[in-house]
Amino acid sequence: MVSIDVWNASVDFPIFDAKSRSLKKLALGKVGGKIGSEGRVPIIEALHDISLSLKDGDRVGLVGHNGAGKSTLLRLLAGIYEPTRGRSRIVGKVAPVFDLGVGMDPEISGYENIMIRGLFLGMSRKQMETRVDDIAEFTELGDYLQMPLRTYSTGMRVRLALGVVTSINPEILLLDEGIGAVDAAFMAKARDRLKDLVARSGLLVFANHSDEFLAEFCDTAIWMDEGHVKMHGGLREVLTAYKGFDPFERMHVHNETPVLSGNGGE
Ligand SMILES: Nc1ncnc2c1ncn2[C@@H]1O[C@H](COP(=O)(O)OP(=O)(O)OP(=O)(O)O)[C@@H](O)[C@H]1O
Repeated sequence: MVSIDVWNASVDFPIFDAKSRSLKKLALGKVGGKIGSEGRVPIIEALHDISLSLKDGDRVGLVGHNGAGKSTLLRLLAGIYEPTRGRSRIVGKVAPVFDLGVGMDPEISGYENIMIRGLFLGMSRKQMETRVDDIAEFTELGDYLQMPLRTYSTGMRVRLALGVVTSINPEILLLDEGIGAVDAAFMAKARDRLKDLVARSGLLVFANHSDEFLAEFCDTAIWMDEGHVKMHGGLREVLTAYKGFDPFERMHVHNETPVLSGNGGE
């Protein structure tokens, strides 16, 4: 059974090369975690006193303004960051999908990158060997798969990365924004694969600014604000409190998939 528990966890970043004059200006801004400067080294409190208990089957959207702590929380949940104070316990294999390009090598071929990226996401070589043909077909990259990755356009790289990401079997799937940033035509094709991926994941936490994406993949949400969990509850309830209106009222349902009728996201 997979689970993530976090008890009163904080994550601080000491900034050794900060300039004190510019820090004063920054402290007046609305964006980002709190900057403390009582000691000699300024400290950014990216997460403050977080307590969470997530379990198998949870589908959690992560919302909040820029710098609110979403990415830092995902890294804490992945075990990439240890809490500075407090405790965390992660049970299960984590697939952190924070940056589609991470783990890709520009000098090796598309095929080789499929293998490397799969291993990076916790798959075995054998598992990847059985998936490589399916991934290749999905990407529609044809002979390019034998060429070094540096010859690919940005969109071609995204196709390759999405092909691999959507082929894995994650126990705990942590997705950061980037995944929504592919061109619309390819996204339409990737959508079903993404849905299957989420369906076979044990636990999902998905940071995204698009209501449409959140409604499609999540049923609960966490609203981060200045490094705190401001609200944790049902998706609709949290989005309504965060946005100041109910975004679900503007959605209509297509094939059981809620779709935003206006512009998606913020
Ligand atoms: N490696 C780091 N070193 C220092 N400060 C950091 C680091 N990573 C994040 N922070 C700080 O932690 C706070 C939270 O940042 P985080 O990236 O988690 O926010 P976010 O909610 O993901 O923002 P966005 O929506 O803009 O991606 C910010 O104040 C940021 O400046």
